Amino acid sequence: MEVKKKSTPILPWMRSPIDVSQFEDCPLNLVPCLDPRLEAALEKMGFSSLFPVQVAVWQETIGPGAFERDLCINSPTGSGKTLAYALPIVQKLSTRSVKCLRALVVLPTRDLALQVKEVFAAIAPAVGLSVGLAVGQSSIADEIAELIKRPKLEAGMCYDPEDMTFELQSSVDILVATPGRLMDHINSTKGFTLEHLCYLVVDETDRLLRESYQSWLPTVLQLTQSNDESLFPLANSFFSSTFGSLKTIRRFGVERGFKGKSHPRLVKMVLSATLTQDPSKLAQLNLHHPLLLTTGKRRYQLPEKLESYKLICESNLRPLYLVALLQELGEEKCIVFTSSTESTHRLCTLLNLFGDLSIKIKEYSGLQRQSLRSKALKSFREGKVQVLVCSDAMTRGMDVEGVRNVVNYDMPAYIKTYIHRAGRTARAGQAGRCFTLLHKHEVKRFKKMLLKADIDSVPHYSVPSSSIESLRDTYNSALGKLKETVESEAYRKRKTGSKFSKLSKRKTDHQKQ
Ligand SMILES: Nc1ncnc2c1ncn2[C@@H]1O[C@H](COP(=O)(O)OP(=O)(O)OP(=O)(O)O)[C@@H](O)[C@H]1O
Repeated sequence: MEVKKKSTPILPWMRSPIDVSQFEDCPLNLVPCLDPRLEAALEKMGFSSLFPVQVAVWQETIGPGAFERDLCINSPTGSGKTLAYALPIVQKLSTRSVKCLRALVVLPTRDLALQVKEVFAAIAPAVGLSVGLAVGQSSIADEIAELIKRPKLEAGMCYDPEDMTFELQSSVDILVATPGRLMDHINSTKGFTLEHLCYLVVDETDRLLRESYQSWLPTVLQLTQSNDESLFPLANSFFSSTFGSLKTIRRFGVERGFKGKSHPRLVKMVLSATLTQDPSKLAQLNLHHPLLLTTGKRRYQLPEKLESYKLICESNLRPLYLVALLQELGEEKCIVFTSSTESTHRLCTLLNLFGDLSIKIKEYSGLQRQSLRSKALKSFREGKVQVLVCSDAMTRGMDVEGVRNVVNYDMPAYIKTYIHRAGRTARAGQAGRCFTLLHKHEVKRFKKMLLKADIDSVPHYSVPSSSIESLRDTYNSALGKLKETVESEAYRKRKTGSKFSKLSKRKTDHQKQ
């Protein structure tokens, strides 16, 4: 028999982590040094204690030796990682009197950034701190107006934005951003500077490290390094050749030094439920004596109260099995994952053609305009929609209250995808179920994939064959309607496409004249 090799992390510091599962929930009034204003804000959010990962991170960040090392946090989906970093950062910044950008949190998507901003916004104002968002939700001009304080002018004076004698200041202490919009501000927003940055959080690290997004990470790291030539002799030449005219390099000695050194150290916190162990990927973060906090001995850990099932479908009848399953789940909020934006759209259209399912179903995918996507998410959060059919745009980080079920309509290709998808339910210690629909020939592959998370087997879930039979006629007529709908959508697309190309041709002709 083949002996399964346990993967041991190559990096030495990853081999002796702090085990978060050794910690317990801690009632707020027993959390050492917690600012009473923050305690009150947390109570207002309905929280009465800190979760284990939050206690473990608090211990490493507050009190003596605080933030001496950069932190890498690998803990299951829904375990409360957002507050684990938000709370210590806000508490640490609460004593600052001058407003400038001190903490930057980077997330891969706009909806995720919005969600995290809400968490900061619930606690930061209690200690006089403000939080900004840079995600491209509004126009860049509106965003700049939110982030940068214009100088107060005396009556009758006119402000010239080109006049550099005016000191532009940050309006926010903490910024939550997506990489693209962050780079826009770095490159072109006057007064936007990272020179005072103390904390950098890279949430959903493995996803952010996978995509370089205009080299946002090396840019941020470069801009937050001290420009002391003796410490970084090559920094300035590298900097000017790589980043051209950018001027926001960190000023020498602006803040109190770190452990006797005259330049401040930027503290980094990186987090994921599936943190990478790849040394070359982690090297990009330039971590300072990193400390790993992880839950239990397994590399991948699913939420404690998650139940996983497999549902074997007859080939070609997968939609029928899904409908029968959704009918069984009734009004419970459910997320259905497919393998692509196209199949998300097709499946959602098909489900809505099924006639009277008495469940409201909407689509959420990268194919949609952001406004439509956000609208669907809002309706789902509010419970006006019970089923959200999603592409993997929803897989990571999204936290929607009351999601009791996740369905993998298409089997995920990777264990990490399975973990993040399944993790949209069973959050914050709640119970939840994840169903994976499989054809017979996929069962072996599914089993092999789950073994990577040390899951030996998952039970079968079956829907009564009578339910499948009773849906056949409706299914056939829905399929017919789907064909018509797809054709008319394609026709509309072609029509708008040709209108658009005619318009742009006219425009170019006009420009030529
Ligand atoms: N101390 C707490 N008490 C009660 N609920 C909490 C507490 N901390 C966080 N939560 C809730 O737990 C849920 C999950 O938190 P969060 O989104 O931070 O998880 P996560 O670990 O970042 O998950 P993911 O890996 O999926 O991004 C949220 O709904 C949040 O409001």
